[in-house]
Amino acid sequence: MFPEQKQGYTYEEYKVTADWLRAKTEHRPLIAIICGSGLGGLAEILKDQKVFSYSDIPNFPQSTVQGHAGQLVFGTLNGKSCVCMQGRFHLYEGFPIWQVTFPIRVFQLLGVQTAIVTNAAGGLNEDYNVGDMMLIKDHLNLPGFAGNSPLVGPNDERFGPRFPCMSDAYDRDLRKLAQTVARELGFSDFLKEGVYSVVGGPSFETIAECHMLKRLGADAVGMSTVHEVIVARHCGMRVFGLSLITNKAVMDYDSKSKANHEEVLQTGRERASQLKRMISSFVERLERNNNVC
Ligand SMILES: O=P(O)(O)O[C@H]1O[C@H](CO)[C@@H](O)[C@H]1O
Ligand SMILES: Nc1nc2[nH]cnc2c(=O)[nH]1
Repeated sequence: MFPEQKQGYTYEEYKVTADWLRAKTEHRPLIAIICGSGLGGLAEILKDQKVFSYSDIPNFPQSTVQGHAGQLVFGTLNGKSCVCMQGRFHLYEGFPIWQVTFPIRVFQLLGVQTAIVTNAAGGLNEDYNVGDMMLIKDHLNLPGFAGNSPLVGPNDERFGPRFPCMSDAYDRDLRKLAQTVARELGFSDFLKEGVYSVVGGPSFETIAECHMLKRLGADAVGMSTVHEVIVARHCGMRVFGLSLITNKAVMDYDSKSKANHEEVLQTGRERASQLKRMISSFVERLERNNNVC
């Protein structure tokens, strides 16, 4: 007989982690920021920081990818209490999908109401340039089509309904706010809005796959975000998604370009200060709206 395999976390396990964090910090975050590859510097915008290494937090998975530090940073941003994940988890690291999304439900138990989810992504839309920021207006969940959804398995109604709606996953008001903020900062020239497609990775896409994704309606492609967003929406959080276009997807058989993680990290470094200004001003302008921060 095989030993019984763990299929997910229990409500009590999420609670153990949330209670542990609550006991170790006075911060009571209403906003969570998830940093994409090479975008961990975003945490630097938080004041009065309390930092936890993932390895010290009960039940927390460990980051394994370069550009994902593996720290949970609590702090305030313009007086608003936030928690920032410097490092997320991806399917290709070998985590089951319920582990990839573990922190989101912990944040919900901590009282988080708004999730700001960032990522590095390859641009499929030919109008996109390296360094563009893309407001995510919708997603294509390729692993989900194959049955790999974080909500597979028994549904815990304490978090949300069996069949959550996803047609409004990326909050329209938050996207409008981001457009206003970008205009004020003079960022409109490199601000786009589009559809993010998640794939399993870790190999980057073939040329044929890039064409397929583009035909399906994707403007950018990556290996994250969507699983977190589904869990965040399931448990009632408002979601704002932002992709940094770190590289252009290779669409042409004559091209000599090759996608690589170093270019992804380098673009993150080059756009770090604009991203910090964008997220900082965005959070500053977030209004309490129906009690949602
Ligand atoms: O989505 P994030 O975590 O930003 O990272 C993106 O960058 C990595 C590839 O360079 C992949 O992990 C892809 O998903
Ligand atoms: N799948 C995928 N993920 C990325 N992350 C950053 N760039 C890319 C890309 O081109 N493809």
